[in-house]
Amino acid sequence: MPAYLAAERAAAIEAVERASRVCTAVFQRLVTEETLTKRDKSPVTVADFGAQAVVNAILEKHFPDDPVVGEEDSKDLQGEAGRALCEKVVDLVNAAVERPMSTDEVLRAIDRGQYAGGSTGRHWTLDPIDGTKGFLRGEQFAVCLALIIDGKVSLGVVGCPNLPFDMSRPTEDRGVLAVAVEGQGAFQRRLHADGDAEERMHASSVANARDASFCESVEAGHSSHGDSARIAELLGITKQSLRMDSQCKYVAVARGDADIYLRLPVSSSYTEKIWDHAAGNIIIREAGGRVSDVSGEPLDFSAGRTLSRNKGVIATNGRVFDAVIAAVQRTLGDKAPGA
Ligand SMILES: Nc1ncnc2c1ncn2[C@@H]1O[C@H](COP(=O)(O)O)[C@@H](O)[C@H]1OP(=O)(O)O
Ligand SMILES: [Mg+2]
Ligand SMILES: [Mg+2]
Ligand SMILES: [Mg+2]
Repeated sequence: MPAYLAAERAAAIEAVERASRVCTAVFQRLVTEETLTKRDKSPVTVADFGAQAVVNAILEKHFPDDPVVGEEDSKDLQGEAGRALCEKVVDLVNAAVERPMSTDEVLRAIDRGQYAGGSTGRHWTLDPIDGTKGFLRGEQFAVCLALIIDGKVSLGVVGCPNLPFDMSRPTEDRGVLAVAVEGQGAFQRRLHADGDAEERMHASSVANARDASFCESVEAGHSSHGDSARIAELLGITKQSLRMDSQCKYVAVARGDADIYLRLPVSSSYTEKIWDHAAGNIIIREAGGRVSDVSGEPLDFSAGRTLSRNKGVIATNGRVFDAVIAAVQRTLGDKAPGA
């Protein structure tokens, strides 16, 4: 008998690999010195839409009844104003899929991501490019896809085209795909590898928070760096943080490159989105780690498109979880929310 969710796992890997190729192709063709100095974000926009269309088309082929909660919608590609961008996206998608897709089919594929989410049945959640700033810098970004069943994340795949397979050799062998299914463990494989070779991932065995290290956002606007410095002080952490963009941070903690990923609220109004955390969540849990919000409560993926019942995210190797939550509570408790 095939393993639980074997067909979903294979389709999700195929979808994330194809979307990762789309992103890498866009980076090579469209990101230039000029776009960077002008802070031109159009290349990442093309890649975002292209990757969402490719993943949704593959999901529809394999699981036509499954709805999708995707980050993007086709609004900006519609009408005269969107025509030039739309043409670029359609060309890009057609270079990546087996059967040619018309403009309408591409737009419809993107808009298969409009589902509202919720607590019953199956739905996928997709972040076609997570870490747009990392993508534009040629650093870390990820294509993230997860399957949620009755409000629980059951499968997650994170494609990391620029992540080294082994952090001790940071300049070689880049391109990792991390995958986890409920109850089956977390694995990494080489993105675009010929075979199906996979290596099991384990979160670190660091038991004393003093010996731990953080993995944090590059962008201070996505997680409060000031609060994390205070938390490090309380825990006696002296090791330098590993800084990177995107859900690659979850993969880094899942395989022991770092021990703690903090995403501390920067404002009381920002609500985290399910596609930013679903795949990483199961990968951490299946690697032996533990994830919660800043109160120590599990993330609730059944509330719709956002994590509206949670504030912030703390991912740890498991062993240091209680100490980290205590330090987070002390730090955030000392000030007004979002201050
Ligand atoms: N104000 C914000 N607070 C937290 N996360 C944000 C905010 N704005 C965007 N994001 C999302 O944070 C993630 C990247 O943050 P980081 O790389 O620091 O972890 C992305 O998912 C990004 O969306 P996007 O998917 O559009 O890149
Ligand atoms: Mg994102
Ligand atoms: Mg995104
Ligand atoms: Mg975005």
